[in-house]
Amino acid sequence: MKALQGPYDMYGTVYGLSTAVVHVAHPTAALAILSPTKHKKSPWLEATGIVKAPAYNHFQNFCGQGVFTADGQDWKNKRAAVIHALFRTPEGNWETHLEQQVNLAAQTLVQTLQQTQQEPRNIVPILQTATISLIYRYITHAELPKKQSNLVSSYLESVIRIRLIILAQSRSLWFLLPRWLYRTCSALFQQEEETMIPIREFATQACRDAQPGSPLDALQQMPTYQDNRVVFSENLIFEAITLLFAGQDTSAATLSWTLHLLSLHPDIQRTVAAEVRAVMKESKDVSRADFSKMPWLDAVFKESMRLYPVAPFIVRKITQPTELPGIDGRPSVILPQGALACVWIYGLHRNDAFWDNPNEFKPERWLEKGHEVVPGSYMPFAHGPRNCVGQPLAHIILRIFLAQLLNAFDFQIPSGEPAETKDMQVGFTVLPRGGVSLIAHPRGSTW
Ligand code: HEM
Repeated sequence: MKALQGPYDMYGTVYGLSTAVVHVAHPTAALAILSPTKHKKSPWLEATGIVKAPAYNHFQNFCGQGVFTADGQDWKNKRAAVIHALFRTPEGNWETHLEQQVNLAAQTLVQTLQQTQQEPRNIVPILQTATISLIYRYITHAELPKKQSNLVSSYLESVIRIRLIILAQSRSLWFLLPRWLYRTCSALFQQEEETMIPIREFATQACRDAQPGSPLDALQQMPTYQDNRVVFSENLIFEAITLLFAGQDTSAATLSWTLHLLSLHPDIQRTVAAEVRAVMKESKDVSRADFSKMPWLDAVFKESMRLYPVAPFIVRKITQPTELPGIDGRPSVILPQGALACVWIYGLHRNDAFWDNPNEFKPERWLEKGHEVVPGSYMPFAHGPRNCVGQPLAHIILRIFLAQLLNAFDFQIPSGEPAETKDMQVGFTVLPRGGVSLIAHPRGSTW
């Protein structure tokens, strides 16, 4: 790894036989890579910021050529299809529909926690179950298959494992060799295949359950997701896998980190809880209109996603030489065509040139008068044309879940557990290592 010339904290390496990889954690460089500029040579060539191949090829056994991994015109069609499917409901407003679903899921979660109050519980799997039941219902308009509870638990266990296997593959020698060799000779591929069985079964069940008018049913009506030879096309199953994973894992991870941080900072937890409880005095449901009355809740999420963005880095291909302007009297830098650019969201969020005390949990920084975020220094949902399509969903899901939890409970670290920040278990998304053990005390109880 060698530091590249120039003012952008960049590192370059040679990966594979010939592909250069640059690593960046500077906002100017990140924006230049992620914001597309028309290709100078031909309008038919993709702009930088859009192309993921070959960096995401190791996801293909997991989510095939779904919207997350596809490129080119195929990706454009799928992204448009997914946005159309997720953000329309036959009944009208998708936001109101989602709001109701999240309140329901969060109230069920509160009941689950009430059954084991005062006992330490690992909150991570509990949140994973709650969020999968929500996402499943949102994309199918059907309940999780209750009679097949092991289908759900095997799915959750498998997605936790697949995150690690895919990352291990991308860091191994197999990543540099042709895929057919990995598929035929690697024990890791065997593990990947076994782990994929419950994931494929679960996604197929979601396709079976999808009710008329649901997002998954809307996708199934589109030619891209049809195949005359089978009931559910491979494309549809891969898209179901993509949406179930992208919606569930990210929400559960963000909520887990947030509760972990709030339990480490009881004073901040008390402030947010007081704010939430004052707003929820009038109603047991939280609405979008309530969000503007809960600035602390908003600040807590922003800060939690700054410290623990669930996707700590993303990769794009540099499709044309991309010039970064010189700054502070230092020369400009040209990112070479064909290189892969690894944008370290984690590094951007903790770069002390743009954040005071970057490693500290300080939600109040978002509330300070005159607080400004340097463009490109904060991007938990990525940036540019391949940013997160689910961001508007996540905005509602996270806020309602946390508000319902803080309205019902005070969260405490069990005695004997170290009151310190958890390490990260890094798969291609990031979870607190070893889980998060907490006691959920009913609000107002003495402890
Ligand atoms: C806390 C919640 C979430 C976070 C932090 C998050 C973050 C991200 C990030 C960083 C990316 C870019 C990944 C990359 O380029 O490698 C992404 C992409 C994506 N996200 Fe999310 N996400 C969240 C929730 C959701 C939800 C609820 C859905 C939908 C159900 C969703 C669907 C997607 C999809 C389909 C993509 C791929 C978009 C494309 O390539 O065009 N995400 N997300």
